[in-house]
Amino acid sequence: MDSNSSSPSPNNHASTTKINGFFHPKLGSQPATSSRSRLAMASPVNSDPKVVTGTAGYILEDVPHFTDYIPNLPTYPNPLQDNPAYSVVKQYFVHVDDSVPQKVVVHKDGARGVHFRRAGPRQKVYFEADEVQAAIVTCGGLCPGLNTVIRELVCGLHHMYGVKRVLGINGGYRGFYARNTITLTPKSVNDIHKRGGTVLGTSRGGHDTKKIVDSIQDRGINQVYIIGGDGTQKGASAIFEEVRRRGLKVSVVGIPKTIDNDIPVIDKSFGFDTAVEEAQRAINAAHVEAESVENGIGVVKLMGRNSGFIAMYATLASRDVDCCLIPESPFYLEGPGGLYEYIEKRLKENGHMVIVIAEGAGQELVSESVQSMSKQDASGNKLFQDVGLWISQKIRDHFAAQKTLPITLKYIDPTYMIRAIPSNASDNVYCTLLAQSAVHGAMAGYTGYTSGLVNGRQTYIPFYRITERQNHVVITDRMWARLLSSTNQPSFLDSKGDNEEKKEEEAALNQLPDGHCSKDTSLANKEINSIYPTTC
Ligand SMILES: Nc1ncnc2c1ncn2[C@@H]1O[C@H](COP(=O)(O)OP(=O)(O)OP(=O)(O)O)[C@@H](O)[C@H]1O
Ligand SMILES: O=P(O)(O)OC[C@H]1O[C@](O)(CO)[C@@H](O)[C@@H]1O
Ligand SMILES: [Mg+2]
Repeated sequence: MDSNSSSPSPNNHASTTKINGFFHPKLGSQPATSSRSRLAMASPVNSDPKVVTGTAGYILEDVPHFTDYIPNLPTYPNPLQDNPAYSVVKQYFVHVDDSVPQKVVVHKDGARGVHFRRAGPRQKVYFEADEVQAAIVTCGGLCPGLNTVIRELVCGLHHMYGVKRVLGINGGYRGFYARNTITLTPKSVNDIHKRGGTVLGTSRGGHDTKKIVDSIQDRGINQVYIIGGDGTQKGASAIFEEVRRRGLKVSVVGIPKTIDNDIPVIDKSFGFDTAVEEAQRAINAAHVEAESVENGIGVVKLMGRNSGFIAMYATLASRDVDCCLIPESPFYLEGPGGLYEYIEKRLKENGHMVIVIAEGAGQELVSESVQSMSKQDASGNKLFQDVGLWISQKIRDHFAAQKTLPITLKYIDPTYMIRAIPSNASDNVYCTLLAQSAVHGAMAGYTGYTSGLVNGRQTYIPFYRITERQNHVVITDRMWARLLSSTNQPSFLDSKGDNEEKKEEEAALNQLPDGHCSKDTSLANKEINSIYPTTC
């Protein structure tokens, strides 16, 4: 159909829209400056957000496309149109104007608000199968589902688009320039989704944008799939900026990975459900131990550096938890409304109790009593003290000193066991959709985006929306209220309810119209995101 013909930008919109950003293609190609420049085709353009507005307050926060900075690129018919599995699907190709609203709860007269480009296959693609050299890298901590995403990227590229050349980058970002690559084929990845971890290996630190992009050019890579958390997505964004600065026809695609669920905008991250499910086993063990002795206390530490989602959802799912402590909700031990008082009350009422604590909770208390290490990991993330051990010891010491209530406390730390398992069935399906969407976008010439689920739909989200902040549990939101009402724990706001963060969140919430979901991420409300539409 369009083979080898020059195509218009796929981002043309109805005449009611206007482009506000400065993302206009610059015509005229740039002369090659070195052997590396064989992929270089155009002048760099600046990287302002690409925002399209329409009627009734419609805003599209669009993602970059090759045609923004490389003119006269040939396009090709999407090979999926001849694929017997897909050709029967009505409307299989996504319409150029399809977008997904960020906010699904609206007022009848309200503005249509922010939208993201809908993910999926396009009628035209910007790569021929033989031309593609794809690369996949995993960075940051482990998370259930990493191998499933790798598998589905390889299989999606191969089976949907006939792409045969896929490289695995070994050991995270530094693997681009310091390690050997791994050849990935549908056969070699066939069974990997049944295993935890990542077959590619991972690492923290080692992000050197220039060396990475040099390596991308040297290896002739033109699609890079980068799987990782908030730090990784920042790294992906830096790679994309450099790729664009050099004018390369290279798709840079992020796939959000975080067991902590701390990546904003998306409904939830893959592996999260698996983690919550696996956490039940630890909570159950803690409960069995606690109820088997007089005044038994089970303490379970779960992951969550700055965001307590795993702890919150594991608590809500279990119903055996009497107290859930997360980083977003400061707590205190002594005095009225404090933790010791609540423990005593629960033990007197019920004879046993279970406490779930996220690893990032109460760090300010820990560093008050233990000399702070204030060390960082290779990526610059602060290393925490073991709050689970600390709180267990504090509770033991308190009740030993009191002498009136002899307790037996068991501390369980299942954190790495939870992170290292393979993903469950629903996460496997989620990983498959994320990976396939990522591939469709790259083949269609989109770049500089994260593939993510928004309100149950696959979308392409510009990097800046993913990296601008972290997703946190909002303790003034309904979900945390549900948790408080299910555990009956104190809110810990009584005597120390003056914390600034809470005030800011409340102020932001007050700006929302009644009945609006706090998933709104407009600038004013950007800190009041929660993860499921059902939280509203
Ligand atoms: N601001 C940044 N710019 C460029 N690269 C970064 C940035 N922050 C982190 N990185 C790189 O991204 C990779 C992963 O970062 P990090 O260790 O913070 O994990 P993460 O992706 O946030 O995942 P996790 O959820 O496990 O913490 C590292 O190689 C790190 O060097
Ligand atoms: O010990 P590591 O591998 O650096 O990772 C620990 C951190 O990684 C995370 O699991 C996020 O990936 C955090 O919850 C945790 O603090
Ligand atoms: Mg991180």
